[in-house]
Amino acid sequence: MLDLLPEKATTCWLKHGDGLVGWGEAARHDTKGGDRFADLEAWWRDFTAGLVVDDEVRVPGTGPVAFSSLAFADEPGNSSAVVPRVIVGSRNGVRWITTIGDTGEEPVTPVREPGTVRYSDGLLSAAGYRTAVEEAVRRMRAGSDVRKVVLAHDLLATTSEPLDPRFVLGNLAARYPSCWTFAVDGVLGATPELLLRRTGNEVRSRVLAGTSWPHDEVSADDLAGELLSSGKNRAEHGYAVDSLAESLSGFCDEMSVPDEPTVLRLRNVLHLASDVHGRLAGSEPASLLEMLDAVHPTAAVGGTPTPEAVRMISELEGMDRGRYAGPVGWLDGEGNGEFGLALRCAQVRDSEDGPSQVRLFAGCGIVSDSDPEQEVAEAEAKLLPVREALEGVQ
Ligand SMILES: C=C(O[C@@H]1C=C(C(=O)O)C=C[C@H]1O)C(=O)O
Repeated sequence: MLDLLPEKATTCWLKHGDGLVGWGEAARHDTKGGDRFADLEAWWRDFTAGLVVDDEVRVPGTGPVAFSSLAFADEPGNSSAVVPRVIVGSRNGVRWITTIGDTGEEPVTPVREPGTVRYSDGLLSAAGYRTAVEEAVRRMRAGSDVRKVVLAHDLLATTSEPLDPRFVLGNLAARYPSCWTFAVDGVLGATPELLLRRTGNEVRSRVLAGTSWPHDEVSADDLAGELLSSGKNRAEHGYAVDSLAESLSGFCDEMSVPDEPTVLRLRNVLHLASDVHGRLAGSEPASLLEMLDAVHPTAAVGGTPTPEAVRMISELEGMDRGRYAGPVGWLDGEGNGEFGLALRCAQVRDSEDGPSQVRLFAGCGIVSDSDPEQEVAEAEAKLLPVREALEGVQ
């Protein structure tokens, strides 16, 4: 789909070919800090209240849509929402185009390749990451209150030619069709983890935690079996599900949380997965941004207990995560929307011509019996989707 759209079609949310692609900027809002969710909410209400909307399709994602990417942390980090001038949507065989104001014409140009890709250490190298994991394990074994902490590191990629995001997005969508391929305000990736989807008064989440990856020619079935019976991975998963379910339950009058996780198989990794479903309570249920504010960060990207884990992350990583591991997605004027966690992703530094610089991130949940070497290998496996998409691996 992307290669049939203009070069400026760099805003998207796609899974199995369905979703939204946008370009141009009819409006944007930048914010930061602990009130970023509430601030975006107030701006979006205000913005949509002033619009005259002619919507003939009326399904989630028609009418005005804001794409948003929020910082992981309260401090530092910038968050933003962008309303494209043109949005092409597709949902269960229904297709539509939404335009806001004067749209102009964007020529469709062929997708450009990024040339050769060179890698260098980011702010936290793989060796530094290993040290951070060792320290987290040491503290947990010495009786820290933190029972799980998600630590990450970054990697810099430099492309010899200016990066055409459609190249990376097209590759990610083709190779990871069961993930949500996203691009919002320079952050792009393919995430397997749905933080929250709101459709009317239904809310859903796909919680992931507990990971294995192909190695030593072990079959995919054996890897899945090992993952399901691994006490360490089940514990990591349990913390993530509990944190989401606890913070979401206050908004729901009905909720279903599976007793047992299933295994989500991707080409680079396998994850323990739990699909949580809830029905929102009351005649005027909470907004999606309000719920996101309450659930973020779950123990899939933060840890348990949350405040202590978040403090440990900033101490041991010592880098700004930016929007990595923050919520990313879209919302419409009726309150529907989908937000994933910005994982398997990269932040692109814009360049008109010449090399582009891209910052990739990956992290892992650490518990007291984590093996630092294994966690480094797991993070490398999680970096593969974006690396291979930059390199054009088919
Ligand atoms: C933190 C990441 O992934 C998260 C951590 C996981 C784990 O530790 O097993 C699994 C899926 C995600 O919830 C990442 O991809 O960077």
